[in-house]
Amino acid sequence: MLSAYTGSSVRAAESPLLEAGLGDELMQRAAHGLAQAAAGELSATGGTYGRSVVVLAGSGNNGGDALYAGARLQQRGTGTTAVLTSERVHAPALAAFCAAGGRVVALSDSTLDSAAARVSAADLILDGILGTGGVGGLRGLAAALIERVNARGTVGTVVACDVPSGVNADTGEATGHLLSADLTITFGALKSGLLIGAGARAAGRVATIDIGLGETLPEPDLYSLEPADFRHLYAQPQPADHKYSRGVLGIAAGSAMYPGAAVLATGAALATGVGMIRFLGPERVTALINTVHPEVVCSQGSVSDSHVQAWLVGPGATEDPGQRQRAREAISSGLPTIVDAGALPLLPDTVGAHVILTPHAGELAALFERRGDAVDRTAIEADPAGFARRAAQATGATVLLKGYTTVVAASTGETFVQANATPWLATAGSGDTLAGILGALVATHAANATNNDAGSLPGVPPPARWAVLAAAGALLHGLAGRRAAKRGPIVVSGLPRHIGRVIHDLLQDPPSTQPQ
Ligand SMILES: NC(=O)C1=CN([C@@H]2O[C@H](COP(=O)(O)OP(=O)(O)OC[C@H]3O[C@@H](n4cnc5c(N)ncnc54)[C@H](O)[C@@H]3O)[C@@H](O)[C@H]2O)[C@H](O)CC1
Ligand SMILES: [K+]
Repeated sequence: MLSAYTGSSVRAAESPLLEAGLGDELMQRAAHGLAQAAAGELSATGGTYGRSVVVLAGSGNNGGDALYAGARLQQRGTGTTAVLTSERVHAPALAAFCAAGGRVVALSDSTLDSAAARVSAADLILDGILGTGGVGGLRGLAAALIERVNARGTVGTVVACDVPSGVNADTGEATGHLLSADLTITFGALKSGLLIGAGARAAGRVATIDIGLGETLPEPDLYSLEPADFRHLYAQPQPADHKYSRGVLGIAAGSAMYPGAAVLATGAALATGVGMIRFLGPERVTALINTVHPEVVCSQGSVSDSHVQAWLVGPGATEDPGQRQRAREAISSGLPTIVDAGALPLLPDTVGAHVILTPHAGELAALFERRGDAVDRTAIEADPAGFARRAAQATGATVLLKGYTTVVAASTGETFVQANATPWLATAGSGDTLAGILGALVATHAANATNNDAGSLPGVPPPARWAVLAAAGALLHGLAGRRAAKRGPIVVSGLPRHIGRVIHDLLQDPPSTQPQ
């Protein structure tokens, strides 16, 4: 599991070290890590000697890191040019850069075009315009330079220093022009803004350099599950299990208008692994489910008459009074319940953390509006973690907000962000399969909660266990999508096949613990 911290908390953790006079030492460690990583990129594409490097240096310490790293690269034989984007610059770092033989260009209206051409043609670019001290997007000459560079394109590797300049290190928000990185080298601790939103899109690969902040860091701001975590969260069938002990999931999904959503959600739940599915819906939909998924037990009955350990309600279930009634009853049943799509408007004022909402940004905006809290959809997209937390806190539910990165917020504040998906998953029916995956994980967890530790992770407080499971669902969905997309555009009805294979792979022993 990855832990990420806001830029402000990393700055706060640095401050006692700065007060102890270790500022230069920290910067040298950062520059060393950055130069090593940059040299690694150059080595992978033909070596460091004679290669052209451009350092984009802003006015603060971020520019200082990049200039010191540029000096180290120059000493290793690169031809390095620093483009100073501000009149102010970290003076000792600039002096070290010049002493190492680096060339300097001060950005001005008259040098903009030639600087942009140089950046575009460089083998490697170190982006040190703004780091955690950046407020808002790039401005002035720096913004004009990046606009020109983006118009030309870059041939070389872009390595961002701490964060891609202009990305808010706390929220991942970014306005205006950004230079997207191939690699971001971040210092002291992983920044939240690199895992989420525009920051995640711009960061490329991310590596963290330890600069010795150690125990001065506070509790993480965000968590992100890694594939290796999945096996600790998945309730594997045990020898003594039978279909009821394995987990029974009730699904009330689909309607005469949208029967397909029910097929997709049910197929994904089956593929994720569950003891039994009891499916409730109108006749037209149950007949279809019976045909496509004969192992599912179908009825047109009620929630109170169905013995299950968890519910999934809502996919494709708009404008069907019977399905709405079932959704309401499931939400108030006290059982863990995934509330998706058509069931979201039926949410009472407050619920418990065992109720997991799965809105996309538009549905979350509508949820806020129904509660008299008008929020613009674009505001939610710009700060998904902030708004997922706000929704979880307001409703008491666990909130999984779908998007380029999927955010899961526990009502107690713990927040997970998963960027495992592929844009190929942005296709109709994809959300229904995510809901099915979540339903199966939650049902098997509920059935097994007393005899294994599924749903808990070291370092994550127990109240967040529903959020952990939901994040595991997002991870699985994203990986299945990636696997499916290897063969071209995703056909969602074929996704369950990939879900099963991804689970198989994720449950294998890690190589280090396999017998020789
Ligand atoms: N503090 C340390 O010991 C270490 C810091 N490291 C690196 O330092 C940066 C943070 O440095 P800081 O000087 O605080 O901030 P920035 O470099 O991000 O720049 C602030 C600078 O820029 C001006 N500014 C703010 N917003 C804008 C804007 N939108 N457009 C233009 N200019 C802007 C502002 O006036 C300031 O002057 C951190 O990210 C690390 O890279 C190292 O980790 C070593 C230890
Ligand atoms: K930067």
